[in-house]
Amino acid sequence: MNSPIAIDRNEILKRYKTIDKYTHKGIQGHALLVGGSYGKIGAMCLASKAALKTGCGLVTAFVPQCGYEIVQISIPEAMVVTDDHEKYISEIALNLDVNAIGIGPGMGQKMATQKALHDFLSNTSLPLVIDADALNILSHNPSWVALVSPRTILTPHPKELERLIGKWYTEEEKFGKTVVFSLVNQVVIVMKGAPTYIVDGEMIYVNTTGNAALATAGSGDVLTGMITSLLAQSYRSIDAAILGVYLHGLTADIALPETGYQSFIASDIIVNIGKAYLSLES
Ligand SMILES: NC(=O)C1=CN([C@@H]2O[C@H](COP(=O)(O)OP(=O)(O)OC[C@H]3O[C@@H](n4cnc5c(N)ncnc54)[C@H](O)[C@@H]3O)[C@@H](O)[C@H]2O)[C@@H](O)CC1
Ligand SMILES: Nc1ncnc2c1ncn2[C@@H]1O[C@H](COP(=O)(O)OP(=O)(O)O)[C@@H](O)[C@H]1O
Ligand SMILES: [Mg+2]
Repeated sequence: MNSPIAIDRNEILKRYKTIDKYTHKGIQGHALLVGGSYGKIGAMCLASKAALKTGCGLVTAFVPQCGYEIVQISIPEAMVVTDDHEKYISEIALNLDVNAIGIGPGMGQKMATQKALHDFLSNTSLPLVIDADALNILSHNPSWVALVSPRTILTPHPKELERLIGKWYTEEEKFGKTVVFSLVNQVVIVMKGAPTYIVDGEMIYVNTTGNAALATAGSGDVLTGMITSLLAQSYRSIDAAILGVYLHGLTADIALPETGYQSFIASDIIVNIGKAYLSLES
């Protein structure tokens, strides 16, 4: 295994793009977030708001009908399109011009949702982030991984990774299996944890930001929104993954003196994205 490259400020400044003075929302990128189910619409609110706060020009959330008012009221800046089903996603049918898609937060794994994911993957080649229940559905249906377009980003936490690649008994075996999965399927894998590693074939990166405050509900949903936003802003997959993970961790480092570990919640990540960006400019 190659020794990992540390994702530090220097690595970030090689990739970070400042905002063009003459940009506008029409060219700043349109991110689509797909997910949510009854009782887990909050995951989509977090991902959608995080996408907006990471800088894309437009965000649309695709949720089951029960999520319509929740998302519209909690994030007025986001647009909402609903599935035909009340409580879960049953068909991802939408006719929108978007630049990147993040799928999975709070989505559940109903059979109809599984079929919807299959049909969606068969029909999209847009830059994509696959997280949470969308990863779990792939683990249940391993042959569907072949439908995933090259350069797609997968963001498993350790349990999701295990469901995807199988059990490992040593760290070396874990990385070996993840590298093979990345090479065979041509995907970028964000191995979330403490620390987070990013695997792009044989290239392995290790993040240097973040702390235990991030061990809180929804922090991964926020990361999905952030990386999807960066993809929508035309960052390459590997750069979106690296920059997203770094900024996400940095928010917790910035907030910690005020919140402590215990009271930090996923919404505090979103609140501090601005300060994380500003620290790159100074
Ligand atoms: N407010 C909301 O609507 C929320 C919705 N969520 C959604 O709930 C669904 C289920 O996600 P979960 O991740 O909770 O369920 P999972 O069953 O995928 O994962 C939970 C289990 O994974 C293991 N695990 C997680 N992180 C680990 C780590 N760093 N090290 C070792 N083991 C670890 C633990 O054993 C834990 O019990 C997803 O769709 C997710 O997006 C969650 O993100 C929580 C917040
Ligand atoms: N102890 C920790 N130190 C640093 N980062 C952590 C720690 N615990 C969790 N994280 C980060 O928080 C996020 C958790 O993601 P995930 O488990 O998908 O949360 P959720 O599904 O609740 O949104 C990941 O980015 C992970 O790296
Ligand atoms: Mg998660």
